[in-house]
Amino acid sequence: MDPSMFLQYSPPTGLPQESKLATYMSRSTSTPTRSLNQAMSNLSMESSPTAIKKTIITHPPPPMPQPMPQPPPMMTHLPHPQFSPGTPLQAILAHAPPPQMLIGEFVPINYFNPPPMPLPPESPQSSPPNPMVMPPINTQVHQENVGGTTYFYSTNPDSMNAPGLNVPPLNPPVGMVPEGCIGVPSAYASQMYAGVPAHLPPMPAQNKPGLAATFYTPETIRSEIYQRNEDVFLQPDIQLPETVEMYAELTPLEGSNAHSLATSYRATHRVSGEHYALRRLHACAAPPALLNRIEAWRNVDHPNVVRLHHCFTTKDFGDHSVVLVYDYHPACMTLMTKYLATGAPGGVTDGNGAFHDPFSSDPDAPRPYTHQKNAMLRAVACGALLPEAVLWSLLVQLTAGLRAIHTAGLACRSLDATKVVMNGCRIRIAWGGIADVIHNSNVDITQAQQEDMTALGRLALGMACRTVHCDNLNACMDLVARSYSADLKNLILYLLSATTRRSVTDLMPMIGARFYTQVEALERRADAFEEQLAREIDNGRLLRILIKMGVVNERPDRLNLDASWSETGDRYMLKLFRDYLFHSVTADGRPWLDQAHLASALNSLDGGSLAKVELMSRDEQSVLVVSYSELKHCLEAAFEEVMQAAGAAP
Ligand SMILES: Nc1ncnc2c1ncn2[C@@H]1O[C@H](COP(=O)(O)OP(=O)(O)OP(=O)(O)O)[C@@H](O)[C@H]1O
Repeated sequence: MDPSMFLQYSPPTGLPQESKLATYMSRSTSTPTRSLNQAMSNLSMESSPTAIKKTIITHPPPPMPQPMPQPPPMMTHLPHPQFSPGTPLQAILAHAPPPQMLIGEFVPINYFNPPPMPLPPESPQSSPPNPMVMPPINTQVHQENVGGTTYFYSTNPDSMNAPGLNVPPLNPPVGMVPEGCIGVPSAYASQMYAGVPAHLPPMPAQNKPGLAATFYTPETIRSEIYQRNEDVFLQPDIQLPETVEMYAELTPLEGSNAHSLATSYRATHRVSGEHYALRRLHACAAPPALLNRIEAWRNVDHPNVVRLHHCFTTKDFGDHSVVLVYDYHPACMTLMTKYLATGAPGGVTDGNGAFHDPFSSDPDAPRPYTHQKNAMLRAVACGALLPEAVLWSLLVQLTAGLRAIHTAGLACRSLDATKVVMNGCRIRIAWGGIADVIHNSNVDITQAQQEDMTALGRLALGMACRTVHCDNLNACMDLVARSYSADLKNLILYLLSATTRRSVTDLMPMIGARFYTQVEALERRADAFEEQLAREIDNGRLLRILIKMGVVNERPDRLNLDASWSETGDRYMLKLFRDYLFHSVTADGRPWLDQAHLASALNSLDGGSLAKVELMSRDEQSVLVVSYSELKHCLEAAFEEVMQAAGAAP
């Protein structure tokens, strides 16, 4: 570049009057004394040099002993050879230029490194802590006029080597590198999108949604989670008692058909605010032996069993009710609703959408063919039967839950499609312990466990045939034999063979390698969720930065009694950066929107990158060339000021 194009730095009064940049370069009256005092009190020899910066000054040597980099030949420098890192602050101030030349008054870029201030509780969380502390940056400012536009450069040849500028140290502190890892940890690790891990399968080309969409959670996961959230916003039923013991906001659970025996509710705990599923047993006397059994159920803590918390009796419903309190799992569906009820998704439906159960004994049930076998074949042909992998997944999870219950010396005694719930891919045995409360007589647990095995066999058979009418065992087994593997058929036969003594542990060899398939599927799902979690952490980090910018940019109030606060000093630069981020236009004046650019710029800001960005004033008269690292300091300092003002006594 032609050196003659560089102009000597002149005081800010040399700027065009209309340029807002003038306020940025000169803000002696607007700089709050508090900030200056605070800065001074926090200065140390390592962090103070900017306090005495002059225009176009090479500031005191960098804290790390290393050769001083040579400034570019065309730049004018006023070095301070007499200052060394050990020079006391007073000595530096004694040599400081006249007050009007203090660059701290003109250029607050990296004026000082604000000490970590504890945020008031209501403040948004700041960025995740950097692994290294951001030191002050020695700043030199140049201005350059190109074709009538004045460019202001904050150049700093030392800064690339300044410690803590997110540049990984050559010799990282012991313990920073995880054992077994070779290489240096990136200081940007907490500021950059890591990308999709290689172990996740690549997205099919035809489904590629464009780069912007890859920053956000895919629709499949999002809708699953939103569905659960929606469930939480169900409105409580005003007909019900306002509170029942420690629970309020009782909401009848979807699908609970009012009947005289039991009702299910979702309720909110009055102290913790957490949701629970309540099962009320109407007009039920609490048996004396109840507490022992309930205590045993409370100890059953398994991912495939809905956890029972406690049980109480109440007259709040106008009768003597027993209420059992369980974990609440949002957006649950029973197996009955999901796979077997009329209109269940994937069911065999006629032109009107009615579900055809080929085994239904209901004479009025719609039958496409007179012969039941034909109906069965039609069910197969329609693809109404569940894939075998789904059945094995159900069986693996159900046997796992049942195993936990039986090992605890308990029995379900109510295992059927209405008492198994699922959300996502997870199956859970629901309402455990209800049978113990209702049938309070002493039962033979061994016998009850055998009945559980038979119930599991009937449930498996019903799911395989997509019917609740399994009375015609031969026809059902025929369908299973036609449609599924011999292993599945044998497992169902084993479960239903009431003459032999069966145990859940005996099922394991029959499940065999399908167990590994189930584990593999779960691990893949966990991988996908972890990857989404990592993305959302990044998005949360960028949201915090956006919040800070939103709080600082163009505040209309008189912050610290300064009406022009948001238009001057650091804030002016942040305003220009906001314009650069969100209001860029193409050469022909159209808004230029590029989410990748936005994310990249925000990441650079969060990471305090040394990359430079050109910020143009709105009058297009001047361009400020500034590093993200400097912008980050401006943002932190300005946000800190707003926080202080917010916390100050009126
Ligand atoms: N722990 C739970 N968390 C959230 N929802 C649940 C839970 N347990 C069951 N549910 C849901 O509650 C609804 C009602 O369950 P419930 O067992 O009362 O069904 P039901 O068909 O009315 O049975 P019943 O006739 O025995 O009352 C179902 O949609 C079920 O998915």
